Amino acid sequence: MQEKGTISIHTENIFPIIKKFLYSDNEIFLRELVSNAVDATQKIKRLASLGQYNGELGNLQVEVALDIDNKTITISDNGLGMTADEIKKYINQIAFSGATEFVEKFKEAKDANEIIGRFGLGFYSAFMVANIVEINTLSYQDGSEPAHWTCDGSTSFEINEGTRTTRGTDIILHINDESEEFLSRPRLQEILDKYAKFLPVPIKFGVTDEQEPDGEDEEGKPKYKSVEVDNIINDTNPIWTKSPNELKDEDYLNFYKELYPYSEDPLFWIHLNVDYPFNLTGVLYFPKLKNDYEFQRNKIKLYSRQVFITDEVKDIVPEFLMLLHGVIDSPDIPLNVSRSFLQADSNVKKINSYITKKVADKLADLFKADRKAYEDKWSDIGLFVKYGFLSDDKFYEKAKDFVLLTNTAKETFTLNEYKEKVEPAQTGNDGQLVYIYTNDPDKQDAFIQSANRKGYDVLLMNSPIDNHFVSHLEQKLEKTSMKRVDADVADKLIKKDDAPAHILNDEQSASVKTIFDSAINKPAFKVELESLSPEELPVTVTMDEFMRRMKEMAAMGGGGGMSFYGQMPDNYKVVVNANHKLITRILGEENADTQAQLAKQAFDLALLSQGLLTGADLTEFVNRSVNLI
Ligand SMILES: Nc1ncnc2c1ncn2[C@@H]1O[C@H](COP(=O)(O)OP(=O)(O)OP(=O)(O)O)[C@@H](O)[C@H]1O
Repeated sequence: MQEKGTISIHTENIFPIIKKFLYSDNEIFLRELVSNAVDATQKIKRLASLGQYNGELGNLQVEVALDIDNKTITISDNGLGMTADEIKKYINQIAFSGATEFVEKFKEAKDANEIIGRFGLGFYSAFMVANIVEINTLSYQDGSEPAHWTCDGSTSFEINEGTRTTRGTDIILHINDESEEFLSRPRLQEILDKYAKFLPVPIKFGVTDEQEPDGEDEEGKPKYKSVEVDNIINDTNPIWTKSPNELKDEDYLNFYKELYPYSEDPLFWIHLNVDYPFNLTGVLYFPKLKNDYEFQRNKIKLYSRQVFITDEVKDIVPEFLMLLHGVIDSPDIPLNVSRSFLQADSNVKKINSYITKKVADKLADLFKADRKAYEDKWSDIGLFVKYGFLSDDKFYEKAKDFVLLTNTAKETFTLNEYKEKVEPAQTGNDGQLVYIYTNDPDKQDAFIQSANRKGYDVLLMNSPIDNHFVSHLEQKLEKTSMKRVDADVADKLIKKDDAPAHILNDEQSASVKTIFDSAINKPAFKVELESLSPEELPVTVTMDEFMRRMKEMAAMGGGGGMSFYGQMPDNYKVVVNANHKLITRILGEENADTQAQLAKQAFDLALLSQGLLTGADLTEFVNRSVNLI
């Protein structure tokens, strides 16, 4: 048997093209060839189980061998092998269905994955790193002859009689000069660890030493000898392929450690397992969050039938769960197509909502089963829950029962519980329920204390996501508005009819306003007299809730009309408490200078309590205070 021929594709020199386009991630040649070997092994197993193959299966494993002297890498299997005809059919006619398409489309392809999977070029990725590729194979079929194929990367090949005496295939790569980096054990080990660590058939890569008991020494202590054993680089049965009831917590934790060796234990995990309408297995872990969120993204690894594909799972996993860790394995995700295609794929959409639902159900279970434990984890999971609550309506529907609000006394409530708690005291005479919150309890302490004195509760909304969370709550909750505690003086946060009587007459009020206006003398600060309780501060500086939020949105880059708010100067209201005795004293003061000094002092104290007094104003305040004492 000897035959020469031309690989049937519609362009002369396809390999230079493949090489050029695929160069950047050429390490995937090993993934492709090892996966082919695994497929061939699983096929012979299946044939045997179907009774279509009656020979010995033998020790089914794939071997990767490195020969540095001869500059070869060989991938061997004892799978089903190929006849010469099959080589012609499967190898020579490159992706016979897709060849024309390939030639037309290769220009658009952006990375190797895209080309290889789309056009069934797995085998040909070998030419990214080899200048000559040989196949030595013997088919399982009765009476088959061994076949040998070589190709030098041009479009011509040669088939002749092979030398293999046992069923299976060797793929021998003669590594080219530019790819000598792959003639290194550590490098190959690294690639195998990345792509082949959980393949379902044992992958042998060289040998390793193991200690074996070897009788006892003279003192009766056990002796060990070192023996050479196959270095099997993979775990053929990773936990996601098992059923959850076979597994203990320890198994999940060990697997987590295996994936992320230096991480703290995860908070909990979700075992995914579905086979209709799409096939998906996996384990997702909720990590303990560190502050560096960016660093923790892209921690979910995507597999297809236990072959590692990528750790970019955007689109498959909902955005708000991108901080989760773990593994997803699905043969139903189109792995090698462009991003826009992935977003439109109906399986991907279904998988996305399945994951959302599973996560929501798991959180609901945890909440119901052990509220205390759930609350303890809230500082870590709160971010996920709030993010999902904001970004995904389906998740919101479930999460509204287990999203927690925390107040300044560190008590936690569900949305319903909180409503019940504050409804009596915090409903205005307009029927609006007002939730009061702080985003900085230290800075806003004076306001919080005033609100508490009025019997109002103050929510803690001081995590980075809370800004959005607050506006979302307001949209979702009926007849409820959210006000930051410093949006107004406590007496005015909620519309009530219980304003204390005003003790100043019109003329006195006008002169108080004039004194403060000229003492402050800043256009951004508008003085208003209010009749507050005498225990409230004489002067309070507030910024309107609406205005503040608009400015915050503009600062975060909200487009359109937002930039208008961004350009507005900061506008503060200076509330002078007409009922405070200091104001009476200022009015009674004869010396205009002292009046101005006292007014300025009271105003500065208000600024100071909110951290708004800085620079020259602060220095002036300190100097004035020294003079006053
Ligand atoms: N080690 C092997 N043993 C038996 N048959 C093989 C082996 N390697 C390749 N083949 C045959 O050659 C065909 C082409 O392989 P190739 O890797 O190019 O594409 P594929 O595996 O079908 O698709 P993919 O692009 O997803 O890898 C395979 O479908 C298989 O029939």
